[in-house]
Amino acid sequence: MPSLEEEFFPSTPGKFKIDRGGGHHRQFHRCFSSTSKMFLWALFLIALTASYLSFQSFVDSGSRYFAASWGGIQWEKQVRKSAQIHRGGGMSVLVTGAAGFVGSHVSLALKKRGDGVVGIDNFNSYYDPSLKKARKSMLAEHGVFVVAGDINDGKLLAKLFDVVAFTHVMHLAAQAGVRYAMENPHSYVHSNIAGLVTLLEICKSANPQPAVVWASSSSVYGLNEKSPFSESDRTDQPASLYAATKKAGEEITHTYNHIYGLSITGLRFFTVYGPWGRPDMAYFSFTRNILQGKPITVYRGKNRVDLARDFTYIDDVVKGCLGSLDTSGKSTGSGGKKSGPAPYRIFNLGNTSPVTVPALVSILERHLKVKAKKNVVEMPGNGDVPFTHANISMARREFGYKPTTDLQTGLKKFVKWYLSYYGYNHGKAVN
Ligand SMILES: O=C(O)[C@H]1O[C@H](OP(=O)(O)OP(=O)(O)OC[C@H]2O[C@@H](n3ccc(=O)[nH]c3=O)[C@H](O)[C@@H]2O)[C@H](O)[C@@H](O)[C@@H]1O
Repeated sequence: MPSLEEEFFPSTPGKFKIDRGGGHHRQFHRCFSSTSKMFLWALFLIALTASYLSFQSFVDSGSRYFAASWGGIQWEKQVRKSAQIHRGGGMSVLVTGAAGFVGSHVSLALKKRGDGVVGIDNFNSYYDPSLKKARKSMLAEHGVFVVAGDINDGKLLAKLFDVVAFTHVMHLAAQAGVRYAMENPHSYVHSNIAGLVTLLEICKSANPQPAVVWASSSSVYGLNEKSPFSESDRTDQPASLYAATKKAGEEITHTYNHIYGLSITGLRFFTVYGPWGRPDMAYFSFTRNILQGKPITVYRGKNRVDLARDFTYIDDVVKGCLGSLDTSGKSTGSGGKKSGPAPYRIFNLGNTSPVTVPALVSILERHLKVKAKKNVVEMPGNGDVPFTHANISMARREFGYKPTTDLQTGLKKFVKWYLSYYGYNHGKAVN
């Protein structure tokens, strides 16, 4: 069957062959009839294009209609209920990325201590959305409502602030992952830059303005060689686009603090791990592969030096997030105008004891009682840094941050969760 293109623009030259055998009259007649044929074809093409375009706009408006899963009396009721505060002096927090790893844990902890929490998450497919949906259900059981929507949707954010006067925003929605930035750079700009600006625009216009606490990353230290990393160290040499977008976030939030008086706290997370974690991270994918008998790739640095990370357990990070919210101080602006200086803070939230990647693998092998099939390869130039190590004295001073879970203990809890959630045979080929 000829394709549509072939129908309209036949590639067989014979089909449009001009009859050279006849006289002028015949040639003129043929020419005239082919011109009128062309005219008809052109008309047909125009009609086809027009109907295609109107169909497209129908599909667009249709998808807009279907995507608008928010709004309405029932929806507003759910949002209000979820935002209700159940303790004296409590806060009402909008948590972005609430169906994510850190977001779901922070939402739950806030709710459990009596704060009001409303979540928002776009449930994208960077990793298995069913895990995000499971986190959402877990939160729903505890009375936290997670709105399905993107932080780039200013209308939705404005609506949420219309319905609830949030005192705080815990901004954890982001395109995470260091190495994926080489595959899909624009997703980092979309979420970590454009989405951040949309959110800050809404926050600065809100009345009252909320205090904003948000997730930066240890990756902003990039090629910094001074160890441990202190907040005052250089962060102008990012090694990945991911790190660059997080660093940009620190600068962008600074301008909103400076111009509009938004209270800002940026948290530099150090490789957070634990139950309900992110399947794209090494500890998670190693666990899956080890259990499935598949090989794992262990990167090694230059001169055969092992890579190391200051792996930080989720419960410690949650305490750091709550401590930051509790001490954030108030935004000073109203009606989009600053009326005095507001706090601008940045803290490391790490564990202060780096562990090498091979040591991480050994701990997993012990907990899983399975030997890993390791492929050790030199670290490709993919944005990774050789090591991370946090100095946490600032967070300790400001809100008593003190991590208490070492990697051995934290991974034990992770493995226990993993096996209860997926079972031993998850993804294994059945013979
Ligand atoms: O805290 C941070 O700043 C960052 O921590 C993690 O990034 P990363 O430390 O690279 O965490 P993993 O992807 O779990 O990698 C951990 C270590 O395992 C290594 N790795 C990773 C994957 C793999 O297949 N093999 C391997 O050896 C990496 O090179 C790295 O040294 C998160 O993915 C980032 O979103 C976060 O911002």
